[in-house]
Amino acid sequence: MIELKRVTKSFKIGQTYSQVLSPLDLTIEEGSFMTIMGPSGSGKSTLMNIIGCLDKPTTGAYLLDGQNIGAMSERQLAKIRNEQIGFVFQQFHLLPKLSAWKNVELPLVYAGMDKRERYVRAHKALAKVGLLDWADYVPASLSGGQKQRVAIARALVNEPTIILADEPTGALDTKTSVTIMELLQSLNESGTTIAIITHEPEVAEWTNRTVFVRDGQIQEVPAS
Ligand SMILES: Nc1ncnc2c1ncn2[C@@H]1O[C@H](COP(=O)(O)OP(=O)(O)OP(=O)(O)O)[C@@H](O)[C@H]1O
Repeated sequence: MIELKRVTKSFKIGQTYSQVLSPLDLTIEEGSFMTIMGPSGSGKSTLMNIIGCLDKPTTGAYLLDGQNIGAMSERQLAKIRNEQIGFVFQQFHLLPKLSAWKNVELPLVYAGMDKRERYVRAHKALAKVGLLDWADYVPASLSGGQKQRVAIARALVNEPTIILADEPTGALDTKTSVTIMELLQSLNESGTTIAIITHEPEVAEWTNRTVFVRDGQIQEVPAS
């Protein structure tokens, strides 16, 4: 479970501090399928970076499964990111010279797993996203939707408990977006907690909960 308590985030710009997140509280239950929306510059990515242990709150507490993230070293945070969290981005962030399966195995390389096991796991993750036949192709040979599937396989390969997706359908057409949302939904149904940042109300409709970030605060959107 994710628990943010009175979390703030400020950035130093020149001699002054700019507060992006006001004291905010947010709890995300295990197994959630949720959306984070809000105007550009409202602090969504800043919030996602904190949830994803890429950055720490300036003040307040972040508890991830009861662990106090704010008190952890960079090394401990890197381990949590590698083992517990899968990241998906709008522009896929695949390495262009590596085949699909070589992209997918990367988190396992960082985790120090042996080669044979990495091969098996990467192919298993590609099978989960329906891309086993494309394992040996480089990203340039794949469509946008296929690239995002590879990125999702990479996010899954370490069997994380949480997937954080920043505009996962932002670079895709409507039909392809639907297939990506179906995939994320099925991953959620098999137990993964999923939080998605999006500007698209159609994406939010897939999920069970939507929160708005506005002026650094969280506003819950009542379920319709
Ligand atoms: N590292 C940083 N240093 C200084 N200011 C920052 C930093 N990161 C974010 N900000 C500022 O924090 C504010 C919120 O940015 P953030 O990227 O979280 O917004 P967002 O809601 O994700 O926007 P968008 O939808 O455009 O991606 C912006 O004014 C941004 O300039």
